[in-house]
Amino acid sequence: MLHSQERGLKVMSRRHHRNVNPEDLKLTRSKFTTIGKLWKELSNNRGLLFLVLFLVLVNTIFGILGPFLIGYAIDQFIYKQTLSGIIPLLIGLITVYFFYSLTSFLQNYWMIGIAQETVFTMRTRIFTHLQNLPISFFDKRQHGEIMSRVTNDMDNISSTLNSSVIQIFSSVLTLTGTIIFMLWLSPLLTAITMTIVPLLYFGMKWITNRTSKYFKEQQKHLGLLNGFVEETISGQKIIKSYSQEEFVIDEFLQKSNALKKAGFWAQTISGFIPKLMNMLNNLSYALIAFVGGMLALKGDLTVGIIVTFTEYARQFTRPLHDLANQYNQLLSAVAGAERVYEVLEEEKEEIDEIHAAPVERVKGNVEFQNVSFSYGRDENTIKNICFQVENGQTVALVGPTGAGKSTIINLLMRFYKPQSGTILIDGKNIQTITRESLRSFYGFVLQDVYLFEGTFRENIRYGKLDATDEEVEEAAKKANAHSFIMKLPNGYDTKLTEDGSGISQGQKQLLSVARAILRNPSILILDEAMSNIDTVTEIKLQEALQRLMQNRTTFVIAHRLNTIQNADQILVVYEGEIAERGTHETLLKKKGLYYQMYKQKENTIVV
Ligand SMILES: Nc1ncnc2c1ncn2[C@@H]1O[C@H](COP(=O)(O)OP(=O)(O)OP(=O)(O)O)[C@@H](O)[C@H]1O
Repeated sequence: MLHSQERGLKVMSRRHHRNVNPEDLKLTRSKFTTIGKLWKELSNNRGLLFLVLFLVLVNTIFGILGPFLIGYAIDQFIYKQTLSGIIPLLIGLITVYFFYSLTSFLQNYWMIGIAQETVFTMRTRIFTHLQNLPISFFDKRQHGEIMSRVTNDMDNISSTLNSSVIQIFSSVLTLTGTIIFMLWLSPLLTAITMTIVPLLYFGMKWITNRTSKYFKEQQKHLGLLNGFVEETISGQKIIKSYSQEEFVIDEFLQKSNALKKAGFWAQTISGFIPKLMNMLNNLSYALIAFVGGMLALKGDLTVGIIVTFTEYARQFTRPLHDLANQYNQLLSAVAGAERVYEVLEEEKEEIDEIHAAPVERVKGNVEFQNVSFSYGRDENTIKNICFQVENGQTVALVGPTGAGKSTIINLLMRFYKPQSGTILIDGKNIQTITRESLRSFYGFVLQDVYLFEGTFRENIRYGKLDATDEEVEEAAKKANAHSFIMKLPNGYDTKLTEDGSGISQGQKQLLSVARAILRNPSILILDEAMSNIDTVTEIKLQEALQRLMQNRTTFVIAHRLNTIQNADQILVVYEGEIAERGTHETLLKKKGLYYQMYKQKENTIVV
C-alpha cells in the first residue's frame, strides 16, 4: 500500500495535483449541461460513435445469448443424454462467444480513438484560447490552478471518456436485457434474484458512507504532503542554509503518517466491496439453486434454466457495481470538464476597435493625457496621470512598492484599458492601433527573464523569429553576452534548461538585452534587476543597456540610482499619482519625496 501511495505521490507532484473536491461529486443541473456539451464534442465523430453504440448493443445481445444457449444445451443434450443436433448448437455457441469478444475489442478500439480525438481537440482549443485571453485573466488566477485545468482536468476527462461511455451504455443495456430474459424464463426466479438488489444497495451504502470520509481524508493528506514536498524541493537552498533538514524530515514523517492511516482505512473498508459482491452473488446462487431445484423437481422448470439463471444473476450484479463505480468517476470528470469550459467560455482579449489599424513604424513619442485606471471597482489604482515623452528620451518611474509603476506600463502595452484619459504614441491614440502592431514596437528587459527549453541561439532569436545566425550573434555581441556564450560547451547551440537554471541572474539579463537588441524596438521597457548580479556582470549589463537605450524611448522602472541620474525625466509615482517630476538634480534641489528616498537609501533607491 505504501508503495502505491509513493507512486501516487510521484505522479501527483509531476502534475499539479488537485484535491478531489466533494462539490465535484454532487449532481447539479449545470453538470447535465456539461454532459450535454461533452456529448456534442463526442458527436463530432458521429458516424464512429454510433457504430460503437451499435457494437455495444450487439455485444450485450451476444452476452445474454451465451448463457441462454448453454442452458438450452443442458436441457436438450445433457439432460436428455442425446447428441443429435449438438453440432449446430456448438457452432452457434462458438459464433456467439467469438462475436462477443470481437465486438468487445472493436468497441473499445474505436471508442478510445474517439475519446483521444475529442480530448486532443479540446486540449488544443483550451491552449489556443489561453493564448488569446487578456492578461487580466492570468492576473486574477493562480497559475497552478490554470495549469491543472489543461493537464489534470483534461486527463480526467480523457480516462473517463475512454471507459465510461461504453461501460454506462453496456451496463444499462445488460441490465435491461438480462431482466427481460429472466422475466421471460421465470418470473418467480427473477423475483428471487432481485432480492439481492436492496441488500447490495444498503451494503454498498454502508461501505461508501464509511469510505468516503477516509477517501476525503486521504486526498486531503495527499494534497498536504504533495504541497510540502514541492515546497521543500523549491526551498532546498534555504533549508540547507538554515540547517533545517531534520525539521523538514520530521514534518514529512508526520504528514506521511497521517496519509498512511487514512489510506489504510480507506483501502481496507473499500476492499469489502468485492467481498460483499461475492457474498451476495453466492447467496443468489444458493437461492436460485434452492428455489429452482424445488421448481425443477415439481417439473415447473428445467435444469438448463437454473444454470442460465445463475449466469444471469452474475451478469446482473456486475453492471450494478459498474454503474455505482462509474458514477463518481463520471461526476468528477464532468466537474473537470466544467472547469475546462469555464476557461473556454472566458471572453477573448477584446477585439481591436473597428477603427483600429496597424501602424508601420513609430518614432516613440509617448503622451499620457489624464489617464485614470482601476483593476476592480474600488478606488483608482492610478489617477489622472499626465506626462509627455519625446522620442529617444529616457523616463524613470520611481516610487514605493504598489505605487502604480507597473500599472502605467500595463496600460501603455494595452494589457488593460484606462477608465478615462488617452494614451498617445506619435500623437495617435493607442486604442486606434491594433494590439499586434502596437506591441511590435516594444522591447523588454525585465527582472524575470522568460527563458525556455532550447538553445541559447533559439532563446535570443525569440526577439525576432526570422533573424539569421549572424544577426543573433551580432546582437549577443552588442549585449556583452557573446563571450560567456562562447565559453559554453556548445557555444550558441548549448541547451538551456526550462527555467534557465545553470546560468546566473546577470547572464539571463544579458540574454534578455540581446533579445531586445535583435527586436530593435522603438520603445524600450526596462524593469531593473535588483540583486544577484556580480559587479563585473553589472558593468557589462549597464554598458549593454546604454547601447540598447540609445535613440530609443525608454521607460525604466528604476531601482538603482545610476540609471536614474541620467534620465531625461524622473516621474515619482506615489499612491497612483505623479507626485513629483523632473531631472535628478532638480528633484534633489526640490527636497521633496525623491530627495527623502534618496537620502534614506544613500546611493540606492530601492522601490
Ligand atoms: N492584476 C491586478 N489586479 C488587481 N490589483 C492589482 C493588479 N496588479 C497590481 N494591482 C494593485 O495595483 C497597485 C499598483 O500596483 P503596481 O504593480 O502597478 O505597483 P508598482 O509600483 O509597480 O509596485 P512594485 O514596485 O512592487 O512592482 C497595487 O496596490 C497592487 O496591489
